[in-house]
Amino acid sequence: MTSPASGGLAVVGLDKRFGDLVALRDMTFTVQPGEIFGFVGSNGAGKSTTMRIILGVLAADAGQVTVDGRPVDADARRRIGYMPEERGLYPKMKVGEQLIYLARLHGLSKTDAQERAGYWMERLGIDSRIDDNVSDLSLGNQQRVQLAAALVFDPTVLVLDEPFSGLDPVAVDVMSDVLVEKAQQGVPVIFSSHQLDLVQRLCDTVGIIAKGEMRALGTVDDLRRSGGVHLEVQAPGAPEGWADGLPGVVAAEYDSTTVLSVADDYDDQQILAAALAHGPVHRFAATTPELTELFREVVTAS
Ligand SMILES: Nc1ncnc2c1ncn2[C@@H]1O[C@H](COP(=O)(O)OP(=O)(O)OP(=O)(O)O)[C@@H](O)[C@H]1O
Repeated sequence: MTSPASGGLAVVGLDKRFGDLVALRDMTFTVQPGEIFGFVGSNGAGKSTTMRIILGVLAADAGQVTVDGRPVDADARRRIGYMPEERGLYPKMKVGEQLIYLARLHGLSKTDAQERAGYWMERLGIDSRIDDNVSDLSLGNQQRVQLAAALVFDPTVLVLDEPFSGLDPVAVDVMSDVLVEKAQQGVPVIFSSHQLDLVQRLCDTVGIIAKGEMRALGTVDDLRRSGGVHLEVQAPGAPEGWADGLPGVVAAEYDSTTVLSVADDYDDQQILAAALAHGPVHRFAATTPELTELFREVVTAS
């Protein structure tokens, strides 16, 4: 495992049981400062449990969490911006008051708390709701307030449990921009999501977990490359089986487009020539699997 650089978050060897259920087994990963880490896995895989342990809401049976190389104590925890899955706002408190209150709880002066709350409400498009009770907001707007609550004290680490669920496309863009901006400021950002297109687009590193264990971990590019290269060939005149036995062709699926799984040393020109021998070729492209495909493979293999 790579050690986190100064300010990074490290999750090392977490085990957690609920009675007979093993919720986490040796959960280990690091999130460097400035890195966005996407945490993905099926329902019940253990994402929220890991995040709750990072925040100290739950205690692990074994393992530890460090920020900046030091085990997370109450003080370090106060500097982590957290968006819990069950959300954690006071429904009958006004949006503005609530954000200022939370900022004050995290040690900001009254003036700074007002300034930061104002900044984030405006940035997240909820400034017109400043005097509304949280419970009177739509779920998506409540989520924006929840993000503001995680950001209002300028956290040094961000841990967000499914921040994108239920957001409209504009809110998804706002949320994405904010996460990228916080990462650019050097904050390690971890979020869980079932929206793998978003994870693929936003994250530097991804961890795919299943049944409480890390099954694949790496950069989006590395993970996609590990799924092998596919060659998509559209050659309407080529008969089924036309690519069988060609050097470098590991597997072939024949449909309106032929999809070839190829080895690293495949010879694209030889494959192209074989297709052209049967007539015109309208498409010839090497692709790496989408994160979604990889996710299915990893999760169904377990
Ligand atoms: N307090 C608890 N008591 C008993 N079992 C629990 C508790 N919290 C979580 N679990 C179990 O631990 C496992 C992991 O749950 P967790 O909520 O971490 O999954 P998740 O990956 O966040 O899932 P989802 O994508 O559905 O939110 C599940 O089997 C869940 O039922």
